[in-house]
Amino acid sequence: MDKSDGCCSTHLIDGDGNFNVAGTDKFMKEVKLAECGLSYAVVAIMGPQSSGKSTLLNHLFGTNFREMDAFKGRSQTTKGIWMARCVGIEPCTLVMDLEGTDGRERGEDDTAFEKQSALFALAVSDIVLINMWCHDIGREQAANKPLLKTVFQVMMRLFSPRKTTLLFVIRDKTRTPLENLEPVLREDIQKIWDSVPKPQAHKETPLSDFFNVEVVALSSFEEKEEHFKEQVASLRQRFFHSIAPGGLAGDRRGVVPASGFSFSAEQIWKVIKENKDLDLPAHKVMVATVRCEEIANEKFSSFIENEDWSQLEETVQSQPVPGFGKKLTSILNICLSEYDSEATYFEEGVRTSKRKQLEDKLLQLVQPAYQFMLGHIRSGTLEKFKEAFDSSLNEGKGFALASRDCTKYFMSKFDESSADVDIDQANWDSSKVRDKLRRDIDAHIAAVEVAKLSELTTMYEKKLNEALSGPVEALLDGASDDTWPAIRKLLKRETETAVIGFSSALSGFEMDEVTKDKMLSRLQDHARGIVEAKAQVEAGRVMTRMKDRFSTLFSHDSDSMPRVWTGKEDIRAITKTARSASLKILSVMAAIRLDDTADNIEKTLSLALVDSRAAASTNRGISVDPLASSSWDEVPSSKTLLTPVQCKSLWRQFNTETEYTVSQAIAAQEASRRNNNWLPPPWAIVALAVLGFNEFMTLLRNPLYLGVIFVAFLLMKALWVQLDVSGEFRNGALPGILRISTKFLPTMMNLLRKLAEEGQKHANPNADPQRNPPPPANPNADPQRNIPPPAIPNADLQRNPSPPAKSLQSGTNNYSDASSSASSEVISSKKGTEYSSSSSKDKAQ
Ligand SMILES: Nc1nc2c(ncn2[C@@H]2O[C@H](COP(=O)(O)OP(=O)(O)OP(=O)(O)O)[C@@H](O)[C@H]2O)c(=O)[nH]1
Repeated sequence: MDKSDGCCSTHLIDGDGNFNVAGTDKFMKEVKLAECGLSYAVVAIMGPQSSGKSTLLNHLFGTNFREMDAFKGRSQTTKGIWMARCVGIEPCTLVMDLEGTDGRERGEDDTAFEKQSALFALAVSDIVLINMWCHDIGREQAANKPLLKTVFQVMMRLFSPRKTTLLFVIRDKTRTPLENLEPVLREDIQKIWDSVPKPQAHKETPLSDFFNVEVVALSSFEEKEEHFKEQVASLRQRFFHSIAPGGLAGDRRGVVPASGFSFSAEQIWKVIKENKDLDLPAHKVMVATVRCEEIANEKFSSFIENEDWSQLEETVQSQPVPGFGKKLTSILNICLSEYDSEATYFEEGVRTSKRKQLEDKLLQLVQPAYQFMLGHIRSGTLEKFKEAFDSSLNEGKGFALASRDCTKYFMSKFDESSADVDIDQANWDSSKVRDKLRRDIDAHIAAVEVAKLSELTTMYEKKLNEALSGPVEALLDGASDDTWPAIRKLLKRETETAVIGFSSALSGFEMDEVTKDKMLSRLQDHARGIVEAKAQVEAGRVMTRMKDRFSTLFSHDSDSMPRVWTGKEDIRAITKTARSASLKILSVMAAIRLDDTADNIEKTLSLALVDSRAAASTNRGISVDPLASSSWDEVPSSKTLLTPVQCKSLWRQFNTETEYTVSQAIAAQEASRRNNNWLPPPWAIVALAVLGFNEFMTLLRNPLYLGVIFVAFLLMKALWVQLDVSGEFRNGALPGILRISTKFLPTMMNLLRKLAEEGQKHANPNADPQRNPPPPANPNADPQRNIPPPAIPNADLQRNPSPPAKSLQSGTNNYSDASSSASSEVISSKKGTEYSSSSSKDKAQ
């Protein structure tokens, strides 16, 4: 049943003892109690049924509790507990109208609700009004006695109860002055207190420790309404600022903050209903715990939905946010300060611990953003470091100095930036990210150092390559006694130059001496390696070089003029000289001699290959081949380019391949000799002169014979030249006869045809001598002009033995392929011969 007409009241607990949670929450919102903090008071009224409680409250606090209609008789109007806000009283004061005691409706034995509601009122209220009839004072069977007993008994069930003000309101006061009534009433109260069984801890506890007892008397509302109203108005004044020190309210130790009142009342009622003892301090902690947690959760949720935070979180995932630390600190501060202001009145321990929990949750939530931010700073710093480091190096700063300076500068930059990211609420550790950055920077420096050192090394190696390759090749090409000393000198000079340059370039790296020495020694080794590799390559071409040198020396005289084999030359001596010179190449190429140590390779080779007969004789017929070995004495295998066995084999091949040239020279020389001896012997000339005297005289007497003979000579000479008789017989008599016999007829025919053409031209009388000048005399008819010009050397092997030499030069580059060069030489030589003969034919024509 709704007893209140006013909007600001609620049925807190119904007659069946059910707590109206929804109605209470609604009421709390309507009266805006949550905003009151601790500045509110709760008043409750107890008393017998129909004792005018509602009437008093409505007049005292301006509430609208339903009152019983006086004309309908005394019956229960208030069931359960009602609550309303007092009108016009500051601070906010809530008043509870309790169901009347000793009501007929519940029966005499049903005092459970009475006790429960009394306990509830004592636990929740600051001031409890005990409504009682004046005439009950001093009476043994007074209606309020069981009520007071109940109040005192239940009070014992509260652990550490706060001191409550019991305001006894004496209704329908008589003419007896209050001064006289009050002592009697207090005596009654004391008696009841004394009679109440108490726990051991409170056996001696006086009533005043639990209650402030106040007494007020009011005239009858029904009989002296005006007086009643005046007295009520006066009483109302006592409720203003009731919570101030010295005010009507009792001590405020147990008060729960206004925002927790609803929950606190519900929990207290729940405990009371379960008939458990009510530990108010524990309850207060419990309420604080629940409420602070609610507030914390609420603040956490609102933080997640906070627009500033959402924007910050989203942005930081893709890019750094300037002023991140300050922004986040501010958003967190707002959230935490909201919590503080709402939870401020709750138990401090609980409040603080819940705040800590909220803070931890918030920090956990925002930590990834912090990590993102640190990540941006780390990667940004690393990139800037790389740029600055590169430009420092490009400016020519020493590597070690540049890396030191840049590292120091950018690590301090990181420290600055990470300090900006820090938030006030947390002492997050950025050292791991810092360490990672340091590792990345060190790795970059190491990588650049390796690259730069490799670049430098490559550069100096290339320089050495350029400085050594060509000259070494040239020196080896002119193999002589001075070759290796010259190479050693060159190597020393170029290596020293490179080492000095490399060493000064390395000084910027500030590396330890051992490493530096290692690098320099590697460069020196590289230089030696270049020479050794070059020597290896040149050793592979030793056969070509030997043959070149041989043919150069063999085919040219001391003035480098091509040799003409006239028959006077000592081919044996020339061959020996040329072979000795070639052997020199072999001995120079046989081993790498970069260390100035003497060896006897040349001696061994010369003994074994050139002076082999002399050696054999000195060994008294015992054939000991000094070249039957795979290594040289005093020369390590690593420095051996050509083993003795290889040298021997090469020499054999060389001899074979040059033999042809020598035999060609000998043949040419013999041919030359033969050509020079075409005159008959002197005795034959004398015999011819004696026997042919008559014929000679006949010719002198008849000059016509002389003309015939002259013409016959000319014809013979022309045939001689045309048929190249001397050339054809160069290769022997039989091949010469065969070739001349095949060429004879065509040559004759050609000769006769030309003569016929000449005859025709002379026979034509219309011919204009100016326009058709007589053809020049047939050059073939002039034996002087039919001599093949010496400018075509291939025409005559006597005059030019160079084609075979050329074929040797154009031989293979490797001694292993030398045999093929020999065959090509033969072909080339033959071609040269053919060319010269055809060339001389053309000339003759
Ligand atoms: N004698 C006397 N009667 C009063 C006084 N005040 C109110 N009444 C009458 O008492 C009756 C009950 O009044 P309520 O104010 O409804 O009493 P209550 O104590 O609230 O009643 P329940 O809520 O049912 O316990 C009404 O008829 C009132 O007119 C008073 O001061 N003296």
